[in-house]
Amino acid sequence: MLFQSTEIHEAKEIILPRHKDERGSFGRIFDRDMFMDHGITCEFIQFSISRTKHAGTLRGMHYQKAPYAEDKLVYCLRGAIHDVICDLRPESPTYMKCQGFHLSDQNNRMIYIPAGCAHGFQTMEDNAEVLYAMSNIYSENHACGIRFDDPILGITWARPVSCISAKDLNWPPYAPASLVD
Ligand SMILES: Cc1cn([C@H]2C[C@H](O)[C@@H](COP(=O)(O)OP(=O)(O)O[C@H]3O[C@@H](C)C(=O)[C@@H](O)[C@H]3O)O2)c(=O)[nH]c1=O
Repeated sequence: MLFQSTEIHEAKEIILPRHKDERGSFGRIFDRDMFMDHGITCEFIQFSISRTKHAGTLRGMHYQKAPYAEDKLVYCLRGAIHDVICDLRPESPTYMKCQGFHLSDQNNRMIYIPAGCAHGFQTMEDNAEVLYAMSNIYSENHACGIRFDDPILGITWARPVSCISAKDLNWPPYAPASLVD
């Protein structure tokens, strides 16, 4: 497992090993001790899968407010996605910075997203499947979001958005911490 730093403080792009033979392959996607050695000390308590029918669909940008803020691992099991994280931690040296990653069922990459960052993705192929691990329980009342095209984030998406939930279209404009207080 190779843990690479990203442009977002404490977020990691993790390159997963894959042992190949004539049958196919085997590869570890989580190793508690190696994660701890690289500063990922949270306990992952929920695992979820999303399946998305069509390429161009966008989910995000999502995060949960305290006390339900969650660390996440994101791994593309099938197809390909353009994955994006945005740092919403006012105390972070990379506050308000966003970064995109290409994740696919071929490139053996997983993203670690620290609590306090927003996350979203756009599918690049039909029938994409995404596996998550979360360090906190889902709390509908603490689930928050930012519009994928909020100008304050300035995210460049890979293609036009073909499908998005009403919830994701209705997130209010994001107010940075400096404007809220
Ligand atoms: C996220 C989540 C949703 N749900 C339910 C709520 C709802 O009825 C249904 C679909 O929820 P959503 O519309 O929020 O699903 P979705 O838009 O796919 O939400 C996901 O988006 C990506 C970008 C993330 O980062 C994830 O953490 C998660 O927020 O599933 C859970 O029961 N547990 C969960 O952890």
